[in-house]
Amino acid sequence: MTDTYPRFSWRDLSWTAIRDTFDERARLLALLRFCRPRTLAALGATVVVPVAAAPLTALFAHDVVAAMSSAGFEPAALVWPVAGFAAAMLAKEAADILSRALKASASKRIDGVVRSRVRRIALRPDDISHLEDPEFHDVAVRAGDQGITWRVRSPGAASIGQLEITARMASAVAMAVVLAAYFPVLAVVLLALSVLIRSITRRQWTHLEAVKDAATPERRKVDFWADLAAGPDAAKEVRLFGLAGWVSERRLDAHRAWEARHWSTRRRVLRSQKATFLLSIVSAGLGLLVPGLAAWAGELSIAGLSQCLVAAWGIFAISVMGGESYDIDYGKTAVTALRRLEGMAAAGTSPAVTESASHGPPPLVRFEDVSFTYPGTSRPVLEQLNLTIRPGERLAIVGGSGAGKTTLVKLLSGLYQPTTGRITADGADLRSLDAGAWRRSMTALFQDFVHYPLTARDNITLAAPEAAVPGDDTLMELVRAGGAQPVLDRLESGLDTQLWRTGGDGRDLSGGQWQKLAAIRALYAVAHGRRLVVLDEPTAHLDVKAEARFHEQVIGSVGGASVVLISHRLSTVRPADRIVLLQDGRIAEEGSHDELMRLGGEYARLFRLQASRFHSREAR
Ligand SMILES: Nc1ncnc2c1ncn2[C@@H]1O[C@H](COP(=O)(O)OP(=O)(O)OP(=O)(O)O)[C@@H](O)[C@H]1O
Repeated sequence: MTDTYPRFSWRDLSWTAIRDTFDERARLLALLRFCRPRTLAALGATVVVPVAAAPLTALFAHDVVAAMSSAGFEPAALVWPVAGFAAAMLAKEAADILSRALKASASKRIDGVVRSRVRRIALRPDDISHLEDPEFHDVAVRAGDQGITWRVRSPGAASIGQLEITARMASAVAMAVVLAAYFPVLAVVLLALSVLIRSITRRQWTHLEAVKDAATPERRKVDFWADLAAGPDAAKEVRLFGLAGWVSERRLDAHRAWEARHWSTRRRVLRSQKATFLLSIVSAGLGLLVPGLAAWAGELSIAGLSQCLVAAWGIFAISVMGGESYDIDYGKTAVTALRRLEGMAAAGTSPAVTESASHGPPPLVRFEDVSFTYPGTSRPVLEQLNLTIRPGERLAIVGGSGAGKTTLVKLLSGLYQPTTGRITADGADLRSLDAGAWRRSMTALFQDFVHYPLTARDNITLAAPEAAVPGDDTLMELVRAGGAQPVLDRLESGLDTQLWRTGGDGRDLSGGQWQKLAAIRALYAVAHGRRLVVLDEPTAHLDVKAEARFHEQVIGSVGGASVVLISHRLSTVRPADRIVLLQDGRIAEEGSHDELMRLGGEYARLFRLQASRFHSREAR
């Protein structure tokens, strides 16, 4: 990105440049189709009235002066011209006032439609790799941008701004027609100069916006530090470690870094106003001098002079860069981003669905030579992994931090696709299965599961959104089976208690209570046909005894479903049918607890280590 703003170039007047600008502007206007027809019709009327009123004011100005300067001046002769002039002015003002509310409503409507498109695009792909792609993130943020500056920077504002500038341009052309009745060449020259001044000014300030856009990564750092300072997530650590001042300084530093280039470009633009200043003087001078000298020479009546001056002023008004220009230049970035986003989404659509997942017994799942590298990284997390999950099996996956356990589960859930190799369910490649049907055949309890700000009932039943919500008795049976009765007993309104984290009338649960509730969510999913249950560190917030009970109750309640259990605590996985030890993305050891202990390898070493720590804690 260059630090100097792009100067005017004759290439800007090339056919291609003009056509591109027209295309871009037409796309902005086309967004108006998202408005309700009634709003659009009223908006159209409030735009047309001022355009028609502008030349009328020039014509009535002529008639007023003509009546006053006629030889046998009669005050009555002023009535119609003055009434016409006043009516034109009044209609224009009334339309302006009315249009403000209509424009605000139309703009909000367009923004709503665009934002819901962005959301749909973000949710459309079956996997989630695009959400971790910084480019996708930046484009999505820009497409739904609501403004970080003094103006709203949104597609709706851009579209309305384009409507305003189109109306202003039409009004300037109408004024040029009025002036052309006396001075056709002057009318064309004034119109051309005014458009040129406007386009130079626009270009200078547009570049400022491009500078700001290029600094989006810096902006993200500002947001990060601001969230850290004011948000609840880091509140405990920031206070405990006494980091408040330090965090504020980091935020300020990030803000200065983000603003630095923007401010230097802004100063440069302000120092470079000579050309537009000169052109404005020439333009205003011509508009005054040409009709003035003609009147001086007796070639133009005083009424004609009035008409020409009003018309010239009307043309000149287009050279002033109003607020709508910022709306267009800021908001069109959002529209361009939306188009890019749609392009990226189209390029990344899933392959055609050819098969449906079976809803019968648990599937036989195989990882066949699966390797996986996260997008944007170079180090493979899983390498040439071969693993079978047998129907109805309790399979435990253990391994150190970063071994790839959660990644394996994400691949199993279809949230990412293997980089090489394949995963099959009953012989069918997961890629060829209907992702929705596959997910309806499995459920997962992740370590970072979402605490939905909903009722306890909703937090359980959203695991099977396709099913009708059962009565309280059925739900409470599941709650008891999963060992969450004590959690529900403490809630004033039982299943109907609102679980808001920061809301006014709800209450929050402890980490362990949330985990118990989430376990019921998994049982509810199993009760609605899920045949493969993934439990990714589900007991991290529970003590050892509660953890043992959790497994007894939850895993004991899933019936014939297959279970994949991830845990750091090896005592937890001991009863599993098979235990797989992951190391550096590969299976290092595999077997039942007894087999692995007999093997005397890494699993046995870790198990003894954890057991000895537990016993020494118990002895204290
Ligand atoms: N979204 C991501 N983008 C890039 N790398 C990632 C991403 N998620 C995880 N990783 C990396 O992949 C590796 C495996 O992570 P994973 O979460 O699968 O490990 P894990 O075995 O579940 O660890 P833990 O027991 O600590 O939860 C780690 O090195 C991690 O940094």
